[in-house]
Amino acid sequence: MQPILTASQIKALDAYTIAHEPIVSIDLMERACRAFVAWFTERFNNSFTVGIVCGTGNNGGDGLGIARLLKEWGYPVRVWLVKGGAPESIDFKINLDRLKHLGGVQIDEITAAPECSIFSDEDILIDAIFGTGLSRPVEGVYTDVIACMNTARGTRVAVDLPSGFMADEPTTGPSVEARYTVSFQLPKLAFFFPSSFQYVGEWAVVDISLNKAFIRQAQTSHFFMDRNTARSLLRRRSKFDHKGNFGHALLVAGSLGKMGAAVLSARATLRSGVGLLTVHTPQAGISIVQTAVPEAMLSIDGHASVFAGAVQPERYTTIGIGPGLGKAPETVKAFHKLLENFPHPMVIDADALNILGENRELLHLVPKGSILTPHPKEFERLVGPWQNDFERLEKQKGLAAQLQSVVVLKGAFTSIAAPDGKTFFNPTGNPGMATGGSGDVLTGILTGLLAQRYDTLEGALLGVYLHGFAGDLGAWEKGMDSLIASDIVEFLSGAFARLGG
Ligand SMILES: NC(=O)C1=CN([C@@H]2O[C@H](COP(=O)(O)OP(=O)(O)OC[C@H]3O[C@@H](n4cnc5c(N)ncnc54)[C@H](OP(=O)(O)O)[C@@H]3O)[C@@H](O)[C@H]2O)[C@@H](O)CC1
Ligand SMILES: Nc1ncnc2c1ncn2[C@@H]1O[C@H](COP(=O)(O)OP(=O)(O)O)[C@@H](O)[C@H]1O
Ligand SMILES: [K+]
Repeated sequence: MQPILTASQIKALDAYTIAHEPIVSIDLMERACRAFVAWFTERFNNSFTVGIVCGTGNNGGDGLGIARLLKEWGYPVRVWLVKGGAPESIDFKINLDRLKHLGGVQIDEITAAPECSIFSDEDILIDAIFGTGLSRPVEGVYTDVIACMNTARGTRVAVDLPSGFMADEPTTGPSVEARYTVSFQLPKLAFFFPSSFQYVGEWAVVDISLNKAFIRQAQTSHFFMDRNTARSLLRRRSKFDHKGNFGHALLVAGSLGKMGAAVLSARATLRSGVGLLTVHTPQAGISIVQTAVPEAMLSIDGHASVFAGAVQPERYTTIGIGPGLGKAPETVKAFHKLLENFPHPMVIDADALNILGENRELLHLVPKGSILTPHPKEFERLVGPWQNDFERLEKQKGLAAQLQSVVVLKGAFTSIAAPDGKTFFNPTGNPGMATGGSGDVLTGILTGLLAQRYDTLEGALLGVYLHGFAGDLGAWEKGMDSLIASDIVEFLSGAFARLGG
């Protein structure tokens, strides 16, 4: 699990590394430059012309070091120094001297709005104007240069952060819009937000050996989930285990015309190791569920087409509710009754969330330790609109605290907020999963894990990871475009097997 630190914590981390390794700061900068160049040379060969646009702080110092190293690798390199009032750092000056000493690289200064055609010969534009030192929106000549970079034909690659982009607060001013961002040591919080993609593009983190002990003990509530953590959460079965050890889950899902949602969830619950599964279905779903999921038992509703009746909650370890449920008045009443009668953690998704959004007086009935799995629209119905993704994150933490439950906000980098405010971003999954029914599969997985009495947070972290991993395995085999939700179920076995093996 990787902690996500703020820009000021990273500054302190740099300083701590310099003092305790010990290493002089120009050598640490050289390590950063080499890590960037290792990433760069793997992707772009030296037939590409490379323009490097540098500021005058340490980010600019990185840019100058990168220019020298790429020149040594035989790339045609050109450098622009943007001088708009930011102070010149010592390491910037050292790297400028080293570049001049190497020779053969044209270095031009920009002190006023340039003609944007200056960048037109460059296949690649490396952005090294500002990094984590940015403290306010850019102005003046910086704005002019950034505008030119954003309209240039070359592929933009940002060093550490796109210039103008804020790592820990909403970006309100102009920013470089990078195709790639190569960031040092740790991902920055804003990388995980949908609104940042326009600036950050695809991002990679390169290791520059900053002090690991400092990173481990840093105070943060944000973490990037990883495979080792998921692996450590997965429980192994033991020789004498029997189905009674793995819980009995109830799925309340599906309505006339949406029984497929129940089938997808049910299959995913079974593929996630549950001992027994019962599906509560309206009469319209009886033969569908019995045929499509023979391993599941049925609890049959008196209503022909929707969830309207009572279930016997005492029989079940957990309940997953929502996929394909609809919001009929009978369903609202039946859900209300279920919430009053079921004391254990539940998985609440889709229309069950929409019902909560429209009947907020029911929210206090959500059993503590439950998992809610909204996509952004469902989340907005629960908590109202937000101004920016930082506010969205705060609202997510707020809902988790209010309900003493885990809130899983779905999307790329699905975030998982715990009641204590800790929030985890998930690395697995791909845009091929943006297809109807993917979320129903997640509900099934989480229901299967809670039935096995996984701790709520651990189950949520593991389930979201496995869901995305299965989607990734499916996409590798079938391609993102043709991936469907059933494929995610199919590849769940591979995800479990690889993680457990
Ligand atoms: N040893 C290390 O520390 C390592 C650091 N590394 C690299 O250093 C980068 C951080 O460098 P940095 O701290 O020098 O800041 P940087 O982003 O270059 O900005 C320069 C100065 O601009 C100023 N400024 C801020 N906002 C402004 C604005 N809107 N308009 C105008 N000026 C503005 C602000 O000064 P201020 O005006 O606030 O006094 C700031 O100091 C980091 O991202 C990584 O690339 C790596 O090499 C690894 C080792
Ligand atoms: N671009 C993406 N990258 C990674 N995962 C994605 C992406 N788009 C969708 N997903 C995942 O697919 C699932 C979609 O869920 P949801 O929107 O509820 O779908 P549905 O309601 O059709 O079942 C979520 O788990 C989400 O994280
Ligand atoms: K930059």
